[in-house]
Amino acid sequence: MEKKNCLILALDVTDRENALRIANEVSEYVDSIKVGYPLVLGEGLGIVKELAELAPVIADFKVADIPNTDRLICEHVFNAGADAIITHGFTGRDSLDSCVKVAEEYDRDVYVVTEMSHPGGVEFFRPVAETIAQMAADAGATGVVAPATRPERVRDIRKIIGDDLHIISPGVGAQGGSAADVINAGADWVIVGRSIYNSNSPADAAMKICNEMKC
Ligand SMILES: O=C1C[C@H](C(=O)O)N([C@@H]2O[C@H](COP(=O)(O)O)[C@@H](O)[C@H]2O)C(=O)N1
Repeated sequence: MEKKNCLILALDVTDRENALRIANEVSEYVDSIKVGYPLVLGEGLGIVKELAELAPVIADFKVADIPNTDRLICEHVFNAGADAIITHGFTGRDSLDSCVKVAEEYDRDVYVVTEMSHPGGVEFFRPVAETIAQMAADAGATGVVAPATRPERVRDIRKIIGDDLHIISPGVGAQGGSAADVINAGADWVIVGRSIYNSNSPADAAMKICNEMKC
Protein backbone atom coordinates (compact mmCIF):
# COMPACT_ATOMS: atom_id res chain seq x y z
CA MET A 1 0.00 0.00 0.00
CA GLU A 2 1.50 3.31 -1.11
CA LYS A 3 1.48 6.01 1.59
CA LYS A 4 -0.09 9.19 0.19
CA ASN A 5 -2.76 10.42 2.61
CA CYS A 6 -2.32 7.99 5.54
CA LEU A 7 -6.09 7.36 5.44
CA ILE A 8 -7.89 4.01 5.05
CA LEU A 9 -11.68 4.07 4.60
CA ALA A 10 -13.52 1.43 6.65
CA LEU A 11 -16.44 0.86 4.31
CA ASP A 12 -18.86 -0.76 6.74
CA VAL A 13 -22.00 -0.02 4.79
CA THR A 14 -24.10 -3.03 3.83
CA ASP A 15 -25.25 -2.35 0.28
CA ARG A 16 -23.30 -2.25 -2.97
CA GLU A 17 -24.81 0.99 -4.35
CA ASN A 18 -24.01 3.01 -1.23
CA ALA A 19 -20.57 1.44 -0.95
CA LEU A 20 -19.60 2.30 -4.53
CA ARG A 21 -21.03 5.84 -4.22
CA ILE A 22 -19.02 6.59 -1.06
CA ALA A 23 -15.87 4.90 -2.36
CA ASN A 24 -16.00 6.97 -5.55
CA GLU A 25 -16.58 10.18 -3.57
CA VAL A 26 -13.55 9.69 -1.32
CA SER A 27 -11.18 7.74 -3.58
CA GLU A 28 -8.77 10.68 -4.06
CA TYR A 29 -8.31 10.97 -0.28
CA VAL A 30 -7.84 7.33 0.73
CA ASP A 31 -4.82 5.07 0.28
CA SER A 32 -6.94 1.93 0.74
CA ILE A 33 -10.49 0.74 1.34
CA LYS A 34 -11.09 -1.75 4.14
CA VAL A 35 -14.09 -4.06 3.70
CA GLY A 36 -15.37 -6.51 6.27
CA TYR A 37 -18.23 -8.83 7.10
CA PRO A 38 -20.93 -6.07 7.05
CA LEU A 39 -20.49 -5.40 3.32
CA VAL A 40 -19.27 -8.80 2.12
CA LEU A 41 -21.99 -10.81 3.90
CA GLY A 42 -24.51 -8.45 2.32
CA GLU A 43 -23.11 -8.22 -1.20
CA GLY A 44 -20.66 -11.11 -1.64
CA LEU A 45 -16.92 -11.16 -2.34
CA GLY A 46 -17.51 -9.70 -5.82
CA ILE A 47 -17.59 -6.23 -4.26
CA VAL A 48 -13.86 -6.56 -3.55
CA LYS A 49 -12.94 -6.53 -7.24
CA GLU A 50 -15.26 -3.57 -7.92
CA LEU A 51 -13.71 -1.55 -5.10
CA ALA A 52 -10.19 -2.60 -6.09
CA GLU A 53 -10.73 -0.55 -9.27
CA LEU A 54 -10.70 2.53 -7.01
CA ALA A 55 -8.08 1.71 -4.37
CA PRO A 56 -6.22 -1.25 -2.86
CA VAL A 57 -8.65 -3.30 -0.75
CA ILE A 58 -7.92 -4.62 2.74
CA ALA A 59 -10.14 -7.60 3.60
CA ASP A 60 -10.90 -7.33 7.30
CA PHE A 61 -12.04 -10.86 8.15
CA LYS A 62 -10.06 -11.11 11.41
CA VAL A 63 -8.99 -14.59 10.40
CA ALA A 64 -8.79 -16.75 13.53
CA ASP A 65 -8.76 -20.48 12.81
CA ILE A 66 -6.41 -23.44 12.39
CA PRO A 67 -3.67 -23.10 9.75
CA ASN A 68 -5.46 -25.02 6.99
CA THR A 69 -8.69 -23.06 7.35
CA ASP A 70 -6.74 -19.78 7.45
CA ARG A 71 -4.99 -20.85 4.24
CA LEU A 72 -8.29 -21.50 2.48
CA ILE A 73 -9.72 -18.14 3.61
CA CYS A 74 -6.63 -16.21 2.47
CA GLU A 75 -6.64 -17.95 -0.93
CA HIS A 76 -10.30 -17.01 -1.47
CA VAL A 77 -9.70 -13.41 -0.39
CA PHE A 78 -6.63 -12.86 -2.58
CA ASN A 79 -8.27 -14.60 -5.55
CA ALA A 80 -11.17 -12.15 -5.08
CA GLY A 81 -8.77 -9.26 -5.63
CA ALA A 82 -7.92 -8.08 -2.11
CA ASP A 83 -4.47 -6.55 -1.64
CA ALA A 84 -4.29 -7.38 2.04
CA ILE A 85 -6.00 -9.35 4.78
CA ILE A 86 -6.39 -8.70 8.50
CA THR A 87 -5.85 -11.69 10.73
CA HIS A 88 -5.89 -12.18 14.47
CA GLY A 89 -2.68 -13.21 16.20
CA PHE A 90 -4.08 -14.91 19.29
CA THR A 91 -4.49 -18.18 17.34
CA GLY A 92 -0.71 -18.59 17.42
CA ARG A 93 2.34 -18.65 15.18
CA ASP A 94 1.36 -21.63 13.02
CA SER A 95 -1.92 -20.01 11.98
CA LEU A 96 -0.17 -16.71 11.27
CA ASP A 97 2.56 -18.48 9.28
CA SER A 98 -0.20 -20.04 7.17
CA CYS A 99 -1.60 -16.59 6.28
CA VAL A 100 1.85 -15.11 5.60
CA LYS A 101 2.75 -18.06 3.34
CA VAL A 102 -0.31 -17.54 1.15
CA ALA A 103 0.25 -13.78 1.09
CA GLU A 104 3.82 -14.33 -0.10
CA GLU A 105 2.57 -16.71 -2.84
CA TYR A 106 0.15 -13.97 -4.03
CA ASP A 107 2.50 -11.02 -3.30
CA ARG A 108 -0.11 -9.52 -0.97
CA ASP A 109 -0.08 -8.14 2.60
CA VAL A 110 -1.03 -9.43 6.06
CA TYR A 111 -1.90 -7.20 9.03
CA VAL A 112 -2.14 -8.73 12.50
CA VAL A 113 -4.46 -7.45 15.25
CA THR A 114 -2.49 -6.71 18.44
CA GLU A 115 -4.86 -4.82 20.79
CA MET A 116 -8.38 -3.85 19.72
CA SER A 117 -9.55 -0.25 19.99
CA HIS A 118 -12.90 -0.69 21.79
CA PRO A 119 -13.12 -0.73 25.61
CA GLY A 120 -13.21 -4.54 25.70
CA GLY A 121 -9.88 -4.52 23.85
CA VAL A 122 -8.05 -4.15 27.16
CA GLU A 123 -9.67 -7.17 28.85
CA PHE A 124 -7.82 -9.95 27.07
CA PHE A 125 -5.66 -8.35 24.34
CA ARG A 126 -3.80 -5.90 26.61
CA PRO A 127 -1.65 -8.58 28.39
CA VAL A 128 -0.62 -10.26 25.11
CA ALA A 129 -0.54 -7.36 22.62
CA GLU A 130 3.24 -6.91 22.72
CA THR A 131 3.81 -10.66 22.37
CA ILE A 132 1.51 -10.74 19.33
CA ALA A 133 3.31 -7.70 17.87
CA GLN A 134 6.69 -9.41 18.27
CA MET A 135 5.28 -12.59 16.69
CA ALA A 136 3.96 -10.55 13.74
CA ALA A 137 7.42 -9.10 13.17
CA ASP A 138 9.10 -12.50 13.51
CA ALA A 139 6.59 -14.11 11.11
CA GLY A 140 7.18 -11.54 8.36
CA ALA A 141 3.75 -9.90 8.49
CA THR A 142 3.38 -6.60 6.63
CA GLY A 143 2.15 -4.82 9.71
CA VAL A 144 -0.15 -4.73 12.69
CA VAL A 145 -3.44 -3.20 13.77
CA ALA A 146 -3.15 -1.06 16.93
CA PRO A 147 -5.69 1.21 18.68
CA ALA A 148 -6.01 4.91 17.80
CA THR A 149 -8.07 5.17 21.00
CA ARG A 150 -4.86 4.50 22.96
CA PRO A 151 -1.96 6.26 21.16
CA GLU A 152 0.35 5.30 24.01
CA ARG A 153 -0.20 1.65 23.04
CA VAL A 154 0.70 2.47 19.43
CA ARG A 155 3.95 3.95 20.77
CA ASP A 156 4.58 0.78 22.84
CA ILE A 157 3.91 -1.48 19.87
CA ARG A 158 6.08 0.62 17.52
CA LYS A 159 8.96 0.07 19.98
CA ILE A 160 8.45 -3.70 19.66
CA ILE A 161 8.10 -4.00 15.86
CA GLY A 162 10.62 -1.34 14.81
CA ASP A 163 10.26 0.85 11.74
CA ASP A 164 9.94 -1.80 9.03
CA LEU A 165 6.43 -3.00 9.81
CA HIS A 166 3.38 -0.83 9.18
CA ILE A 167 0.87 0.18 11.83
CA ILE A 168 -2.74 0.71 10.71
CA SER A 169 -4.85 2.25 13.42
CA PRO A 170 -8.65 2.20 13.85
CA GLY A 171 -10.68 4.09 16.44
CA VAL A 172 -10.53 7.62 15.04
CA GLY A 173 -13.64 9.79 15.29
CA ALA A 174 -16.65 7.70 16.28
CA GLN A 175 -14.61 5.77 18.90
CA GLY A 176 -12.98 8.92 20.22
CA GLY A 177 -9.47 8.63 18.80
CA SER A 178 -7.58 11.51 17.16
CA ALA A 179 -5.98 11.01 13.73
CA ALA A 180 -3.18 13.49 14.38
CA ASP A 181 -2.37 12.04 17.82
CA VAL A 182 -2.04 8.46 16.61
CA ILE A 183 0.05 9.38 13.58
CA ASN A 184 2.30 11.35 15.95
CA ALA A 185 2.44 8.25 18.17
CA GLY A 186 3.85 6.23 15.29
CA ALA A 187 0.95 4.87 13.22
CA ASP A 188 1.36 4.88 9.43
CA TRP A 189 -2.34 4.97 8.54
CA VAL A 190 -5.60 5.67 10.34
CA ILE A 191 -8.68 3.57 9.60
CA VAL A 192 -11.88 5.63 9.62
CA GLY A 193 -15.43 4.45 8.99
CA ARG A 194 -18.47 6.17 10.48
CA SER A 195 -16.97 9.68 10.58
CA ILE A 196 -16.67 9.43 6.79
CA TYR A 197 -19.46 7.20 5.49
CA ASN A 198 -22.10 8.67 7.84
CA SER A 199 -21.14 12.23 6.90
CA ASN A 200 -23.38 14.36 4.66
CA SER A 201 -20.22 14.88 2.61
CA PRO A 202 -17.88 11.88 2.84
CA ALA A 203 -15.34 13.65 0.62
CA ASP A 204 -15.21 16.72 2.89
CA ALA A 205 -14.93 14.49 5.97
CA ALA A 206 -12.07 12.51 4.42
CA MET A 207 -10.30 15.68 3.27
CA LYS A 208 -10.57 17.18 6.79
CA ILE A 209 -8.95 14.10 8.34
CA CYS A 210 -6.14 14.16 5.75
CA ASN A 211 -5.52 17.85 6.45
CA GLU A 212 -5.44 17.16 10.20
CA MET A 213 -2.70 14.53 9.78
CA LYS A 214 -0.51 16.23 7.16
CA CYS A 215 1.32 12.92 6.96
O1 LIG B 1 -9.38 -2.89 17.06
C1 LIG B 1 -10.06 -2.74 16.05
C2 LIG B 1 -9.96 -3.67 14.94
C3 LIG B 1 -10.74 -3.33 13.70
C4 LIG B 1 -9.76 -3.29 12.54
O2 LIG B 1 -9.52 -2.23 11.97
O3 LIG B 1 -9.18 -4.38 12.27
N1 LIG B 1 -11.59 -2.15 13.80
C5 LIG B 1 -12.38 -1.82 12.61
O4 LIG B 1 -12.10 -0.50 12.18
C6 LIG B 1 -13.28 0.15 11.73
C7 LIG B 1 -13.57 1.35 12.62
O5 LIG B 1 -14.78 1.93 12.23
P1 LIG B 1 -15.32 3.30 12.87
O6 LIG B 1 -15.31 3.15 14.37
O7 LIG B 1 -14.37 4.44 12.40
O8 LIG B 1 -16.71 3.42 12.28
C8 LIG B 1 -14.38 -0.92 11.75
O9 LIG B 1 -14.40 -1.54 10.48
C9 LIG B 1 -13.89 -1.91 12.80
O10 LIG B 1 -14.34 -3.24 12.53
C10 LIG B 1 -11.70 -1.40 14.92
O11 LIG B 1 -12.49 -0.46 14.98
N2 LIG B 1 -10.91 -1.69 15.99
